[in-house]
Amino acid sequence: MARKPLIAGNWKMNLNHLEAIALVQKIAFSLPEKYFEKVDVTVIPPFTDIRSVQTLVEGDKLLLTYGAQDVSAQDSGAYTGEISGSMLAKLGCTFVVVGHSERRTLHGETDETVLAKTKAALKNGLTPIVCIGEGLDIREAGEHVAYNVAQLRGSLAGLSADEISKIVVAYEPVWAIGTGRVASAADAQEVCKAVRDELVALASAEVAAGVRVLYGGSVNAKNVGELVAQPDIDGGLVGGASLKADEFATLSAIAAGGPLP
Ligand SMILES: O=C[C@H](O)COP(=O)(O)O
Repeated sequence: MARKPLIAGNWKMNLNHLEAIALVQKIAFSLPEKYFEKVDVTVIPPFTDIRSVQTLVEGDKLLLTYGAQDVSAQDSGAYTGEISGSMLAKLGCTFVVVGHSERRTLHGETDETVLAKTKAALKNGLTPIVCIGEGLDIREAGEHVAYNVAQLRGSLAGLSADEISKIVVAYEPVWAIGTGRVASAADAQEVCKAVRDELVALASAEVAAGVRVLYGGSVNAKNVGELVAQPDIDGGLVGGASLKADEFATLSAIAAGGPLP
């Protein structure tokens, strides 16, 4: 099954609402309609910028989508600081990142937390981008495939095949995030293939063939072409390079198969 590539720009804790508007405008200006037939492009701003991005995307009928960086596992109530799936859905979000390694490491999120957030996203019609990825010690010990498969299993435990068909998986080796040290295309492919094989076991071959598996970790316009050329890599979860309009537009165009904007 042909999978349309997805380029997701995770802005992390950067930009104010004016900068957000300027960035989205520049990306949209650089990527005319024809690109969106071949690649899905989404921006993932901080919560505080989502409304501004929504106004722009809806007002100008832009073809790019947007999402959020996290979601509460809870529906509503006394959860100070949390943002629910229904709140994000009402803001027009398409995607939500769950289990990013920065959430797992800095906020103690476990596979159980990630599973609960994945369910909350699905319940509200959002597409969760479920992140997994090993640290350098695991990679150097040669245990990265088993580690990622176990993290995937834990993060999707008990989901139905239909639910699994509605997720995106992002493989982000922690040692490659924000370091400029990208995984080789072959190393990234090895884990993304193992992810897809595990999706066959968790759901079915048909479902696994349709789920988009992204690579993340120092993706830029120079390396994205080789990464998305791998049979099991369907796009990128992009951090630093998503804050630069020209570079993000260029790498999205490369994922679309060109031409360069
Ligand atoms: O969510 C994005 C990833 O953490 C990758 O970040 P990066 O492209 O800055 O390495």
